[in-house]
Amino acid sequence: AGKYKLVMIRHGESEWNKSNQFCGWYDAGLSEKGMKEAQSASKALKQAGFKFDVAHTSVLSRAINTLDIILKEIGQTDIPICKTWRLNERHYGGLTGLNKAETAAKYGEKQVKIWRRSFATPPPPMEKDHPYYDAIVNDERYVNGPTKKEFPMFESLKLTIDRTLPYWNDTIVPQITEGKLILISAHGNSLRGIVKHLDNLSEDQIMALNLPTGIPFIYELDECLKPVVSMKFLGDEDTVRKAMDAVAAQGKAK
Ligand SMILES: Cc1ccc(S(=O)(=O)Nc2cc3c(c(O)c2O)C(=O)c2ccccc2C3=O)cc1
Repeated sequence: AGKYKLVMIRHGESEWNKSNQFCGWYDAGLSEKGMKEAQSASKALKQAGFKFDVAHTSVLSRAINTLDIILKEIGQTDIPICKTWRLNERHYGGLTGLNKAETAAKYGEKQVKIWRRSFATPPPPMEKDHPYYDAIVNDERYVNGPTKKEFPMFESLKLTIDRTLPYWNDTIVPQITEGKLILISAHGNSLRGIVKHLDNLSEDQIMALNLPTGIPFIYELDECLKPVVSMKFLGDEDTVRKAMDAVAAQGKAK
C-alpha cells in the first residue's frame, strides 16, 4: 500500500456531451444522466469511507456540481473546495459548440483525423465573433486567473497539460505530502495531464486513454509520489469491470 492516497473523478455527462458538441470552456450543466453518475459515485465513495481534507475542482459547473453532489452524499460539505481554471476542460477554440457533423462539414474529415491523433496541434482559435466568445472571456469566474495574456482562445492537449501541471506541482503535491486526503473533480483532459504525469505515460498512451465519466479512481503513491496503485476504479463490480475493460480496450485501439 502507498504512503499517500488520492481520489479523482471525471465529471458526469454534460448537456453538451449528450448532444455530442465540443464543450471545452462553455459552462454546460450536467445532464440528468450526469447527475445520476455523480450520485452513484457518491455511494461508492461513501462505501469506501474516505474522510477528505480538501477538494480541488475547475471553475466549470459540471465539475463543481459533480463535487457538490458527492460531498453532500458523504456528509463532508464542510471541507475547503479550491476552484481553479487550471483544472478546466481543454479549450476547443472555434470548435466550441460544434457537433461531429458540423465539424466534419466545416473542416473536412482529413483535418478531423489530424486533430484527433495529435498531441500538439491546436484547433482553430475562438474568434471575437464566436457565439460564446463574450460569455467565456468576460465571465467573472475568471477574475482570479488566467490573466489576459494567459487566457486561451484554443488549446492542444499539450497546452492543456502544460497549464494543469503547475497547479498539480505547486498546490496539490504540497497538500499530499502534508498528509492531506484529496478529492479532485475535473475533466477528461485536465485529468489526463495528472495521470500522464503520475504514470509517466507517452503522448500516444495518454491520447489513447479516455477516462470514464462519473467513476472515481484511486492512486496510491509512495514517499516519492510514484504510483504503487494506479487508476483503481471504485464502484460496484459491474461498474468497475466496465470501466477497466473500456480503458484497456482504448489502449489497444489503433
Ligand atoms: C463533437 C465531436 C466531434 C467529432 C467527434 S469524432 O467522432 O470525429 N471523434 C473525435 C474528434 C475529435 C477529437 C476526438 O478526441 C475525437 O474522438 C479531438 O480530440 C479533437 C481535438 C481537437 C480538435 C478536434 C478534435 C476532434 O475533431 C466526436 C465528437
